[in-house]
Amino acid sequence: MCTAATYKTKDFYFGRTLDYEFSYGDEITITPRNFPFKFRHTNECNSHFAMIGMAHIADGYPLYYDAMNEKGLCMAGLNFVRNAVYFEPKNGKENIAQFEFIPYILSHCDSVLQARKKLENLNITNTQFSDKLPCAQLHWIISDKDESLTVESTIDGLKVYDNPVGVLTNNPPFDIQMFMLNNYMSLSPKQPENNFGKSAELTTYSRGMGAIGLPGDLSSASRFAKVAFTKLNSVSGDSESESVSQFFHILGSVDQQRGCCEVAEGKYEITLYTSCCNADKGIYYYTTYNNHQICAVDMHKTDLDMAELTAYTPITEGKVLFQN
Ligand SMILES: C[C@H](CCC(=O)NCCS(=O)(=O)O)[C@H]1CC[C@H]2[C@@H]3CC[C@@H]4C[C@H](O)CC[C@]4(C)[C@H]3C[C@H](O)[C@]12C
Repeated sequence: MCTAATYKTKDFYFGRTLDYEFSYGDEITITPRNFPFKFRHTNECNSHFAMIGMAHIADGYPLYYDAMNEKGLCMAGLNFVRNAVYFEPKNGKENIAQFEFIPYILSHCDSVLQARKKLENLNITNTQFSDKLPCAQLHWIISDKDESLTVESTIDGLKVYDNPVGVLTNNPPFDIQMFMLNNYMSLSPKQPENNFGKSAELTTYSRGMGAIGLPGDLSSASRFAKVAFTKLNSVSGDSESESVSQFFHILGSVDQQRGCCEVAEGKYEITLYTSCCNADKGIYYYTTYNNHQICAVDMHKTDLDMAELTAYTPITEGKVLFQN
């Protein structure tokens, strides 16, 4: 499972958890403006917006899981198993292979508005990156400081939804996730009133009772409701450290601990990493399962006019800061 969320204070923040039982080997990867993108079915692009994000680099190509560009446009791919359908290239369409979708949108678009235009004529194709890497079944969230979209390629074609809550998890399809939020409309960060029935004398015996009924399990639908509630009610200072700290708490609300989600005999899905992009400053923050220290890579500290990728191996070991 995975969860993505947005958050706005003075700056705009975007990130995701990546939950899985193994890592593909990923690196924080900066693609500078002159890295040649040779798209499989459409014109190559040798000069474009620079981007930074988590990617598996294969044959020198950045296979991004989540990234932002220098204009503050952000995007993440999350599993959408059994619902994602990609097509053969179609005449008259802009044909983009599934693994090219993030690089293509972030290369060309400076906002969700521009991405929306590109999506009007786009066809996500089932072209594999290689024999070894078959298509992942994904759906995507595309966000900037003003709005978010969800993009789903299904048997019915490409669907583009406004995403007013700025969160995404996995199945079911996005419109159903949004509908199910109706079930939680009476939840509140405030203590509840007794609306139960006339003769029942009920009291609030604990703090935090306004959100009783908010699910806490790890299913995708439950994480959607949990993270949406957490994000929509989030309060923090607007400094960089307070905002980043709060952002990791929002995604921390749907963190997966080893042991709680068994996917095969003795195999557990865990939150391999959590990311937080400051989309205004071009800083990619992250933590990993065993490293709770927030680490960061700043895209503007590299030369963005180069043609070669820069990649940083995630720091996966945490240190305890002894005070005595
Ligand atoms: C496994 C991850 C989703 C985690 C998740 O959601 N787990 C819950 C399972 S479930 O929802 O409960 O069933 C996804 C998210 C992004 C993916 C990469 C995208 C680029 C590239 C695309 C190529 O085509 C194939 C290789 C490739 C490197 C992909 C590998 C893998 O697929 C990645 C990491």
